[in-house]
Amino acid sequence: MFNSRLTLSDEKATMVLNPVISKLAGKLVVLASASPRRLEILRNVGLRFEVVPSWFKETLDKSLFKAPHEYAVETAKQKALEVARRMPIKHLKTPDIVIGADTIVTVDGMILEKPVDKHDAYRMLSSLSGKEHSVYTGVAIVVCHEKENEEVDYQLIQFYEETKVKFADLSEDMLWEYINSGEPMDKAGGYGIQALGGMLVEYVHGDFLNVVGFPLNHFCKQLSLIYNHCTSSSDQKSESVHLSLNGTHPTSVLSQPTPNIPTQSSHGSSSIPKPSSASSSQTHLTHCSPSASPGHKVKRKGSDSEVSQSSWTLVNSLSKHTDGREAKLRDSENTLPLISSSGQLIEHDVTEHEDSEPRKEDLRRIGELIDGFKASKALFTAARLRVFDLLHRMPGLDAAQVAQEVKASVKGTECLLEACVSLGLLKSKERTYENTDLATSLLRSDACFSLHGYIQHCDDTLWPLFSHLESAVEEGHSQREKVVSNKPKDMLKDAFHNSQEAKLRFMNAMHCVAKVAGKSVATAFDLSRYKTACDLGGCTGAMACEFTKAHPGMSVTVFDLPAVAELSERFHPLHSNNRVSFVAGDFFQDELPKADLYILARILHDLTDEKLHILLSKIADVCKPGCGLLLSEIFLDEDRSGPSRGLLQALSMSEGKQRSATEYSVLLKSHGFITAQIRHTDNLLDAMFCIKA
Ligand SMILES: C[S@@+](CC[C@H](N)C(=O)[O-])C[C@H]1O[C@@H](n2cnc3c(N)ncnc32)[C@H](O)[C@@H]1O
Repeated sequence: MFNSRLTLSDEKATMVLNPVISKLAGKLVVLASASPRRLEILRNVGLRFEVVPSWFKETLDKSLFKAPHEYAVETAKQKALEVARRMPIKHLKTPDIVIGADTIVTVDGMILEKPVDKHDAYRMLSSLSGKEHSVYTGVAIVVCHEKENEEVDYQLIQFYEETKVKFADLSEDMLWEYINSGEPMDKAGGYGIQALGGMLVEYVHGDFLNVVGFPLNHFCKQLSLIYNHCTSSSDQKSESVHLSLNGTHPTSVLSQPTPNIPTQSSHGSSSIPKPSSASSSQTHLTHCSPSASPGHKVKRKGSDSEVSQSSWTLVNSLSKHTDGREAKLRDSENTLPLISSSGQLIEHDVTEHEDSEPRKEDLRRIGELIDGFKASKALFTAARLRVFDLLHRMPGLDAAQVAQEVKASVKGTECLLEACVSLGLLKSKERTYENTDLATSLLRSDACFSLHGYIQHCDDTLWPLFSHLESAVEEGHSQREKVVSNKPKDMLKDAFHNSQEAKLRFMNAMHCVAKVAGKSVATAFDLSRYKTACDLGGCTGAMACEFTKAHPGMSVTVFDLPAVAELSERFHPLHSNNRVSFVAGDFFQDELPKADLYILARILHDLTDEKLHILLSKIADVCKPGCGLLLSEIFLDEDRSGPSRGLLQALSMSEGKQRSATEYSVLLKSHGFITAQIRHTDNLLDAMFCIKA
């Protein structure tokens, strides 16, 4: 979560190896790809970056491209540009650099991408058997410069790398065994050279990492060209073409002093250099630089004002075809600037977001975000003063009467009550107040589905943590030690190092959420075959109770730390149930109770991968084949763009991390648990049901 700025994990070592990487320190570097292999390659060299998978649909018409690498480069470019364009609008931040990449495999004139199913994988792999093929990765680096007037200059550097790979003759058995391993499915050409697929390969000519998914060496050279004032790229066998938006001349004038995009001698030609078939690792480079003619203005669609052309100068030789066709490279969802075959700007409505009158819904949204903290604190204060309890008992009080009851000033109370009305928490009639339905069902402290305890926890613990958010982001760790008197490291345990009152408050917070979300989780799957369950870290037993209600034949053992188990009695009257029992223990150290279904609700997100593996392997050890594992967490969207609830929670976590359903699935699979079903419940927690293989 704190990885969004590029820093060096081992600054010294990395600087020695690649001085250019240090130039990126402090910059917001974004990888427009979710490929775990690309992530790993870049992380391994010490880069820290944010991953924002592109929404660009990879549906470009391959027949429009003269050579396969053009297709890969164009796809990489569109991926990177889509993210560069979306981030300032959707994420409200402008990246410094966006990296897009696309890997394809070509054999016998065919482009092979990722197989859609096993038969497709078979088709691909059998076409590769016994032959040499090429792997191309197209890479696009979009460098964004935010100018003083908040316009953004975009510079595009794109290149590709080719590696030749020869497969051994593959027997049918071998092919199917490999396909049935599941490995081919998310990989270009249907194989992963870094894993089982490596066994199919006779030789590799060229950059191995290019086959894995990212040509690291070529990428570093490009970075060095951008940031290190290199004047020559004579080692590049490519011909560089510069086109300006108005189709006139290539430019050597940079509108921004940094980074230094080297300009090469330009031919103003649109011909595309053909890769030499003799070379196993071709490198081709196209640079662009902004502001072909500094005074040139482009009129924005739907507006009278003009913007400087340099704000969206894109130069792209590879999208321009020699036969005069216009490159049909625009995804229908994108409104990216495109260049016609004559070099004219075809469409340019991205700038509408830059200068025109702000849209009402944008202003409303920003207003809500800016005021969000005030609304939260008004709710917390009214809950703390027990305003909702009071108005439940005595509806129709005026501000002075409420003030007297809650022992507060009349003026302050009146402001608070009015604010609560505006937030839909209270209703007012002739200057008297009563609860809305929402307050009655969720905010009263004695309501069946009360969130009062959780609100208190937010006010006492999370609010102070968030007031240190800037330091947390700067330093890369939670500021928990600043807001609790002792200095515990473990978020799960720190509440228990404090007073009994603090422990109970924490348990009450967990209890509230478990009661509200428990039924949705307990009824998400057919669990009728399971008679005994164990809720690991089950706290007050509220979730366990929901499971027994939903499954009449089931009994549940709640396993939690002794300090929690001993206090859980306090909550028993609320969920008294003789099918729920408590066992005290530490799930990292003690033997786990036997059961045929294990429940892990809101446990794994708080654990680092290392601790998570320790816990999962302990569970796997006691699980027989067919045993169930029910995981309940907030599942992040696969592209990590939401839900905000999960991502905002991550900002105050001390260790652990929020994960997507797929990430959890992969972790569980490594311990033999196969994901059977996933439910996004529309309640506070999602759920995943796995079975021990
Ligand atoms: C975030 S709460 C979740 C509670 C409950 N599962 C729910 O969803 O409502 C985490 C729980 O894990 C328990 N816990 C933390 N570390 C533990 C450990 N090492 N062994 C057993 N329980 C632990 C805590 O006491 C706490 O009750």
